[in-house]
Amino acid sequence: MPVEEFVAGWISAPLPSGQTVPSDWREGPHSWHLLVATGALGLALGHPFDTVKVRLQTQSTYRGIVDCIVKTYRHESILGFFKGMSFPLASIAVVNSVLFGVYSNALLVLTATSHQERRVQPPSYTHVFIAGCTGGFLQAYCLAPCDLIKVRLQNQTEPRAQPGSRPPRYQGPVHCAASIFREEGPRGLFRGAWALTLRDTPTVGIYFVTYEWLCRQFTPDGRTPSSATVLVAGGFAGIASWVVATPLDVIKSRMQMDGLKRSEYRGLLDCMVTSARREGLGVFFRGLTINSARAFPVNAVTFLSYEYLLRSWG
Ligand SMILES: CN(C)C(=N)NCCC[C@H](N)C(=O)O
Repeated sequence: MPVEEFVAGWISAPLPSGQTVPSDWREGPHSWHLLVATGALGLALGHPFDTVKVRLQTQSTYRGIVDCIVKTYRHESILGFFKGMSFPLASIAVVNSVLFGVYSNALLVLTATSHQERRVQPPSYTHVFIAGCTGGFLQAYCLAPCDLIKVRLQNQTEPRAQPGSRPPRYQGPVHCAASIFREEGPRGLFRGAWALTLRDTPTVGIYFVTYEWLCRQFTPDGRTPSSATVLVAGGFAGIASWVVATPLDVIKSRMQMDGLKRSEYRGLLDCMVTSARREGLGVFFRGLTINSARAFPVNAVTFLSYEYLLRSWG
């Protein structure tokens, strides 16, 4: 089982938009440090968009993106946008590693071709979709506990602890994990995992099919896609997959917040029906715009660094 795909996924955690990868694909080993080091920075640049998205999906106090940004900045300063970032920062490399590693190795099982061979023997879109769904399903369980803690911390709208002010419920990611474990049991750490798995399994299939289809549209047969093609294909793959994922993303976030007080929903289906009945079908596309703005650069450079690393290893 080729492990380079897992390592490439690990390192290719989002780079900051505008990060230029060295023109020569075969830079020396120092480029690894560059990619790993900027991976965290990339996630940090995308996190404020994610925080606004999560708040729009789970809190009805905001009238829209601008209102959420203004209220968050006024009440919590710029730091409010970075709440809940530490666990995703620590886990994104593992999650991406599972995602890209399982995807590539599932394709190897389905088509008996390596990453390099697939440029001259492109796999069918059916095989790409199946391999993507496999990666999406397996990475969801790595993602679930960290995503739950992220969403719980992002939804704490109290300003930084000041003398005399009521402290927020969770003092940080570790305290949040311990509180959930104590108050909701070990299974509490997987609250919303079903919705997350249903969200990610088909949409990661769409993610990779979109990427492959766009790369093939703009690359002559048998050639490897240019950096520009990889960036554009990766960016639109991110947008296309998140457009389809958003309805279940809203339900996932609401299910994750549901354990805080008395449980409002009797399950995933009840959450969908109750949300639609109270707020209309538009509720299922809350956060789509800002998430698409985030998804393009994050996934453009994720694919660029992934392809770059695999080519570096020839
Ligand atoms: C629509 N979904 C769930 C996906 N496309 N998942 C694959 C990777 C997403 C990427 N880490 C991001 O944060 O956009």
